[in-house]
Amino acid sequence: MVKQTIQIFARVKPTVRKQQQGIYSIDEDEKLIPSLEIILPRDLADGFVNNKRESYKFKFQRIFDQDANQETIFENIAKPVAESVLAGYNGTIFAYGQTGSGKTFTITGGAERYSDRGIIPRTLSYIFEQSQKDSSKIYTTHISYLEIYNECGYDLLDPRHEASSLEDLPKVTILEDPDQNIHLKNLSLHQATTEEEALNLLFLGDTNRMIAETPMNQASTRSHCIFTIHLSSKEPGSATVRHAKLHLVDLAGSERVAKTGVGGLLLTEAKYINLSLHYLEQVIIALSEKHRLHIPYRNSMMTSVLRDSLGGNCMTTMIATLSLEKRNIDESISTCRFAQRVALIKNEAVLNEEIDPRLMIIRLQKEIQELKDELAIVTGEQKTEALTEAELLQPHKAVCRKNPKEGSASQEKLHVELHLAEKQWYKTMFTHLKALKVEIEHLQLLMDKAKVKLQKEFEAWWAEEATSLQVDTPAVKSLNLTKPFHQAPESLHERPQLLSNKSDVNARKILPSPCPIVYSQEQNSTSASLDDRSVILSL
Ligand SMILES: Nc1ncnc2c1ncn2[C@@H]1O[C@H](COP(=O)(O)OP(=O)(O)OP(=O)(O)O)[C@@H](O)[C@H]1O
Repeated sequence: MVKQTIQIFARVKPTVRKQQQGIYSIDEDEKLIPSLEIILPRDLADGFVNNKRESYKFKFQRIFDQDANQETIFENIAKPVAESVLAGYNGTIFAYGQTGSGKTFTITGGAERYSDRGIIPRTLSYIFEQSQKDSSKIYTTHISYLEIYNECGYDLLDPRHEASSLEDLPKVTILEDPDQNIHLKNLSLHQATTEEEALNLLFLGDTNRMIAETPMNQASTRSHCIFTIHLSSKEPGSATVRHAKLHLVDLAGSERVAKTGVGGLLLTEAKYINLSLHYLEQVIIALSEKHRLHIPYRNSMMTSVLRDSLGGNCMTTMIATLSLEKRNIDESISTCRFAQRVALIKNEAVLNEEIDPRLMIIRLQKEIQELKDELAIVTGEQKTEALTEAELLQPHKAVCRKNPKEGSASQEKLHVELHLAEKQWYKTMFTHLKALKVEIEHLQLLMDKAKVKLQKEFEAWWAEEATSLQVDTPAVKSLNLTKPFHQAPESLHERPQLLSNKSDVNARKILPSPCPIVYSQEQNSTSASLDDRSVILSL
């Protein structure tokens, strides 16, 4: 388990006008904890001497000034998170700041130059590169892309739609199971086997993103977007699978409604954005207060989805994006204050390991077969009938959690859905196991044929040896060798039989295999072990 507070970083967007300098300063040397000081411009209307505060100081893990490029941001912020995701821990990186402060530029990137690629494409590149390098594990990557707009979730990767408006996309709803785990209904998961496939998914999602123009920003995103990389890894042959999720979150602008100067539909949007960010703030405040029992995650969709990232099983990082211009001072201070609160939240990240039930069934089935074989040796009876469905599902049931007895209406609905999904899963598993069993039987048949061939070879060798050797021991008698070996047996049935009944071949009798001859110089004899009966041949 890794206990860690949420890491906070600040990124200052390059200013258009050079005269904006002098509004802030960065102190990198302050006992190794960098701080950002925002200096309030003097208002002469307040008089030359007044009690107004002149500056605010905020501490961050690291502050990236205007000249920090995308590569530096990735290397210092995203790469460590991607590394822990590859190791099996959940991770979240979210950008928070006012409209136009560079959230989308930081998370997704700019479209103009290749070097402007943001955290998402760079992280995808890194994850695919590392997983290909690591031959000790098998990695599987899935992508989902969720947009939350006016408290409704939309699947940005729905393959059936070419969205002309957001309403064309399937609505994503939240389901909560009895263990308070969040399930997102209708959010599609897409496997990406290469970096290119993953980037195509990002491109499809971005194309579907809602873009609305406001007076504040010509291409302002009015919604929250969560791009999630689901990474599973397992060692070959192992039934233990590690699942890790990496949420890369581009939140909507955090500015106050009054400042946006919009009305009508955009005002409604702004209120929703403010409301969900207000709920996010409430969750952050509740988490940063000690001994708070109730955390109001359920108040908004965004806090429900990010539940694990905030005060849960996740390594979380926040990037406060700042547009430090004179007109944005208040918003920048408010973003920094928010970050200071976020920095107090402690998360406990654990390795998300589970036993893959499918591999478990295969393993148990193999074990059952081995046990049956052993039993056949002891009892002489071979259990050949196919495993029953109940037998096949028994191991799976053992690894599945029990359902609770009762629940509310929504829980019942969830149970019905989970039950149907489980039924479908059983069906698929059963078909798969049946196919597997046919393959096992085929292999066993081949093995039996090989044994018969071996038996024949042994008999031929034995007949050859018998013609040149004199054998007269009780052991030989017990083999029913009543005729001298120099006389060839009249029929095959009179030869020593290793197969008790050849028709049993298809019933997969376990046959004793012939042992090699061991020559003993001291005893001047050759001893051959045949089954558990040994034959001493005098020379
Ligand atoms: N560090 C940066 N370097 C260069 N250009 C930047 C940087 N940050 C932002 N920009 C530019 O500023 C503009 C606004 O940035 P961006 O769209 O990322 O803001 P935002 O915070 O995501 O806004 P919104 O809340 O509306 O989504 C874009 O044209 C972007 O290219």
